[in-house]
Amino acid sequence: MARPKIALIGAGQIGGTLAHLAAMKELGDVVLFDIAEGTPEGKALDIAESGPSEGFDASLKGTQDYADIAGADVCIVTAGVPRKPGMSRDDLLGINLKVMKSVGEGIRDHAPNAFVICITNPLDAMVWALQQFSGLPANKVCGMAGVLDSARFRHFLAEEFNVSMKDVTAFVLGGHGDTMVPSVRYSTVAGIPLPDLIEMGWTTQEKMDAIVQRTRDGGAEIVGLLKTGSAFYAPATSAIEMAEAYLKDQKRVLPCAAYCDGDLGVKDMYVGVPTVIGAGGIERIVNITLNKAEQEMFDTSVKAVQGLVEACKGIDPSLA
Ligand SMILES: NC(=O)C1=CN([C@@H]2O[C@H](COP(=O)(O)OP(=O)(O)OC[C@H]3O[C@@H](n4cnc5c(N)ncnc54)[C@H](O)[C@@H]3O)[C@@H](O)[C@H]2O)C=CC1
Ligand SMILES: O=C([O-])CC(=O)C(=O)O
Repeated sequence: MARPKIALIGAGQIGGTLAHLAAMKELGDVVLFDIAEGTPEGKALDIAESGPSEGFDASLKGTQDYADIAGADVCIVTAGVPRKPGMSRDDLLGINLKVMKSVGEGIRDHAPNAFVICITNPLDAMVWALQQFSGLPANKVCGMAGVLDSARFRHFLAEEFNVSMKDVTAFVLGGHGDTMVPSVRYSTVAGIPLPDLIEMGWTTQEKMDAIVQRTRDGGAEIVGLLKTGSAFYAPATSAIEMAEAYLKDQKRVLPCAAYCDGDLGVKDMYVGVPTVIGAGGIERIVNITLNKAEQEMFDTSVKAVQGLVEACKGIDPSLA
């Protein structure tokens, strides 16, 4: 059987890391697309030349031609611009919206059967626009953010409790912005909810509040340290987890930006919710119930995403 085909639209920091991970995990053959001449070709060749030492079988190709993504099983989109210190993700909206138009049309024309994972920021509005521009079914277009934000939350919790991060589960819901909602109640250490661990004296409410805030600021913390761009190792790893769930029909329960049609009370928009990812794409949204305080935070986050979607419609009337 032929190997799956993975198209990476954008061959920058995340795109290159995605290509390396996909090859090392032998998820399939990789096509790296970018408008910057030489960048995708150079990264594809460099990674291919790591194959003999690493021992993976995967072909890698760099291109500026959308025809080369034809028949892709998965497309992961990182094309666009990252933020620099002092900027918010929302400041990228105007420039990255134009990129989503050309990428959406490229996928529509050459890889209409792909499972599409958008990473470009501001994430929830960009995945919405990408779905509109591509016209692909909503269950085949989703956004990566919740897996990354939850991984950050899990990392901070594992450090605080001095336990293996393998035993820490966490969910971050809502939009991938300052208003995201790390859910303390639905996060656990080996099944024990975090509020119980506070009661047991493993940590304090103050420390938990600080971890929640650090999770919300997780992207900005890295932007502040790197100064030239944003995080790329953990974002790429998170998207690969989602791609693998689709390619191997794993039915993973992962938080991601999915199209909600009444789910968690959200109508006709993309926002971060728990989903099941398998061979059918986004096969299901897990309609968890939120308590009053969680619902208020979630509503605030949804409203922020709604504002960005309205801004997209204002910039590009074809979206209205
Ligand atoms: N959703 C999330 O959790 C995260 C999102 N991001 C976002 O991911 C995006 C990519 O980040 P990086 O890879 O670090 O940026 P980067 O600048 O290293 O790479 C972006 C690439 O996109 C290419 N590009 C620009 N316009 C294009 C077009 N029209 N068609 C094809 N390629 C085009 C550029 O030439 C560049 O190589 C940014 O918008 C960033 O904010 C970053 C981290 C996490
Ligand atoms: O913060 C940024 O600009 C990049 C991003 O979305 C993240 O790392 O969470």
